[in-house]
Amino acid sequence: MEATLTAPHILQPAKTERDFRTENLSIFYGTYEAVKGISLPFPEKSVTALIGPSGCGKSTFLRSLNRMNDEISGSTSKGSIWIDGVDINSPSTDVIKLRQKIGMVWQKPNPFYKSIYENIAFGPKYHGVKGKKSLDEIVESSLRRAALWDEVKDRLKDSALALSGGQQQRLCIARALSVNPQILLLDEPASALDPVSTGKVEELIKELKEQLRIVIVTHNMQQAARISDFTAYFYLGQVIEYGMTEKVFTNPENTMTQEYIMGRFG
Ligand SMILES: Nc1ncnc2c1ncn2[C@@H]1O[C@H](COP(=O)(O)OP(=O)(O)OP(=O)(O)O)[C@@H](O)[C@H]1O
Repeated sequence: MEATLTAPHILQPAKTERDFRTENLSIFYGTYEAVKGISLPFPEKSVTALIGPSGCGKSTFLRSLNRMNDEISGSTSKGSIWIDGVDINSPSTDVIKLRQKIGMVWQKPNPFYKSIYENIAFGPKYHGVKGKKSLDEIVESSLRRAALWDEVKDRLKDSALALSGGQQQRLCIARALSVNPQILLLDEPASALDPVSTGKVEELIKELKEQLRIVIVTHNMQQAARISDFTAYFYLGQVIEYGMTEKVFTNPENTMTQEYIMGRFG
């Protein structure tokens, strides 16, 4: 498709101690630049949706926010990711602690081959929580926050793999919540789920944003419009439009954003 790219919208939000934002972030696979100098803010108590056609760098960008992309051989990055006044993209960052602060849930539910209880208790135990009472409390509160407690409270010792796909995904969200993150990164968390489970995950996201920041990659435009406060439209590794979701969806500035949202390409 013939397309004229406008200059990427480089945002320079006010810098505060509580900031979570990227600044001129580029990610490479070898010499290929998959993400090109993106500066995006992620405001508190909000959901930011990353949308755009396949291969435009959404997942790469998302994974870089808690340095998961570092695990891919040949991947390197340039630029900064600021959180609480610290650039977590620096080599000295303790990535284990970082991933406690910034949790991630993947497209396909990936519970451990363990009981429901152990799936949730694993992270807190790893980070030093001891004692059955403390762990019981964390398991219950995490499952409650993920709106799964009532469905599983009588079968905590059962294998997590016995749960339905939608329940497994909420379990994975509960697992991420168990270490009390400030930010949740969600990579198409409902794309493998039926409509009822999708609705539950969306409700959950709306509730969770009162407590933390959420960044979500989604191909589902209705979903992005329903649950997000801000939307970034990615194209060929750049953000070509960013703004309040309502504005991006009803009155986008870039014709490419409009065409994509209306399903005319991508
Ligand atoms: N592990 C990898 N090694 C090399 N190139 C990669 C790797 N992962 C992604 N890429 C390339 O980086 C670019 C961005 O991919 P990415 O998966 O981030 O896009 P995306 O927008 O999330 O796509 P989709 O919507 O299809 O999931 C693509 O050209 C892809 O081929």
